[in-house]
Amino acid sequence: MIHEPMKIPQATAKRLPLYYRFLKNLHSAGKQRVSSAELSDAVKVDSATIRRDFSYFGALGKKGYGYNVNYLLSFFQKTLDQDDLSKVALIGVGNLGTAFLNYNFMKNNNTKIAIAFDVDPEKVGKRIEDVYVHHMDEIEERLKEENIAVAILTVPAPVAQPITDQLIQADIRGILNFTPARLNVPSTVRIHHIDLAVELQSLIYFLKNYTGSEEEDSIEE
Ligand SMILES: NC(=O)c1ccc[n+]([C@@H]2O[C@H](COP(=O)([O-])OP(=O)(O)OC[C@H]3O[C@@H](n4cnc5c(N)ncnc54)[C@H](O)[C@@H]3O)[C@@H](O)[C@H]2O)c1
Repeated sequence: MIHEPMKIPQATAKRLPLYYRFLKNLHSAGKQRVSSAELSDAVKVDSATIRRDFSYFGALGKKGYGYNVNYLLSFFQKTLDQDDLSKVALIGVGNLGTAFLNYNFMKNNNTKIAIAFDVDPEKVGKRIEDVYVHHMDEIEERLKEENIAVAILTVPAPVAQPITDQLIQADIRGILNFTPARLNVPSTVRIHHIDLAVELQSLIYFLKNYTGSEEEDSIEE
């Protein structure tokens, strides 16, 4: 989670986890410094963008030296709240939801699906990868009890809006929406849509219309 007081552009904020993951790998490999060209090559973001991004958080690379890995890492740890485990709820334990439960987010960062919800009696009351599946009737009570503010939505599109309304009642602040539904939420709630069909279409569009190594993908705003 990004701390409120520091205002950095949204496109930069979205790239932070990407930088963070790569820097953690460098740190584990015992590297002390990294150049923007090396970073650029690894995360596939052009080096001018990297330099601009890093300037927002006061990391000014020195010519011929690059960036100090430890400094950047501790900055990212603080900024992304990586010291705290970010607990997330999963709504809809179907094909996609089950895949997310089986995927161990902890490998890359401290985000963890802590609780799941469904309405299917076959799924409610079961545990998948240690995560208990509760009935939707309990959602408001459970989310408040566990102090969970982020939800991943993997339910059929037609029920996405009513479930979103329930999530808002439960004081959710962020939703990662995998359904194709476009959701109405108050301005206090942030939604990130991940629509694989749209991403694929846009990739194909870029392949058809641009040549060479055009920068950017879904990470850029
Ligand atoms: N499967 C994929 O590869 C994929 C890819 C991209 C997007 N999506 C989207 O993700 C969503 C889920 O896809 P899926 O393939 O996992 O579907 P699915 O049918 O396998 O799973 C949906 C789950 O939601 C549960 N559900 C239904 N109504 C509910 C309600 N009111 N409250 C709580 N849970 C409820 C169902 O019981 C089921 O477990 C869909 O909107 C789909 O379009 C899926």
